[in-house]
Amino acid sequence: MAEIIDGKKIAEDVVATVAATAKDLAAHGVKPGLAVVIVGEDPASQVYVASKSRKAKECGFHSVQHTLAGGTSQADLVALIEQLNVDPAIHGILVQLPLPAHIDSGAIIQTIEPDKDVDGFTFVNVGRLGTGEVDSAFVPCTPAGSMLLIERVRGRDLSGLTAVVVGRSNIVGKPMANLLLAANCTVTIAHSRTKDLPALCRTADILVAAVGRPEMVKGDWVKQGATVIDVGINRIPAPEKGEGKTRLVGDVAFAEAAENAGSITPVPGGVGPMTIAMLMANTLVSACRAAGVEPPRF
Ligand SMILES: Nc1nc2c(c(=O)[nH]1)N[C@@H](CN(C=O)c1ccc(C(=O)N[C@@H](CCC(=O)O)C(=O)O)cc1)CN2
Repeated sequence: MAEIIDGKKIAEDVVATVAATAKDLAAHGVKPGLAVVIVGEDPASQVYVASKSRKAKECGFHSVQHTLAGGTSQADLVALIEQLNVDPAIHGILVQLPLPAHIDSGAIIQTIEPDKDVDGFTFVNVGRLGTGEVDSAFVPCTPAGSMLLIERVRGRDLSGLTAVVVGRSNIVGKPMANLLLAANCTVTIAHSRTKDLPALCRTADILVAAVGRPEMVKGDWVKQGATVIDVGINRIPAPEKGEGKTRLVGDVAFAEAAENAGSITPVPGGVGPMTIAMLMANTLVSACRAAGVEPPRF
């Protein structure tokens, strides 16, 4: 039976380090500042944003939340970001995704000052990561957190190991593949057009599932002893819990996969909590850079 990788606990460790370093930064006259921007009333986004603002306060940050109406114009959103870009009290800016359909998300993201882009989505940070400048990049929080979980079970150097990342999104799949490559893994990105996906997955020492399809990765897709990182967060009907009830599942059929895996992340309690912890870590790093202080290594 696989080792269950406790993302909740590891996230708490990260947050504790962030909070302790934030306290030390006060001696340099710097308080890390995080601005979280949400547009509209998507219920899941509201939960995530509230959780980010709460965690930032727990870390001792200056935490600001901008809640904008769903009908906010692109120009007004750009104006807010430009204001935050030059606000010296703000070290990290995050625009919660998805944005309403009338807003051009790509353009909004590129408005963020790269040195405050704690989501790691701007071209500058994508480019830094893509060219192996991992230490100077802000790395997107979900892959950064997933990588930390992998390091806890496999160490920092993944030389000789084979990884398959299922999913090619800009937010998870591509940066995840770059991080694994930077750790010397041999990496394949698989997607909807990949032929014989089960066979490819069976070659992976490290298997990352980030497709957004409930329990798509089956137990017999998992190589004996592999590390399985499940990035999926899917809410599915759970009639066994009562009418209209739902439950969360990942992109991996957990019970089956755990029979073959050496280690595996659960959903909930795996990658999800790491996403918010790494946002705190990135904001702290940004504040350390502003203060000329060496940030901790997570
Ligand atoms: N600007 C961004 N937008 C979005 C990001 C992001 O990294 N930056 N990621 C996702 C959502 N997300 C954070 O924003 C996020 C998703 C899930 C969790 C989490 O802790 N999940 C829990 C389960 C929560 C539940 O019960 O629903 C878990 O997996 O244990 C945190 C953050 C999209 N948008």
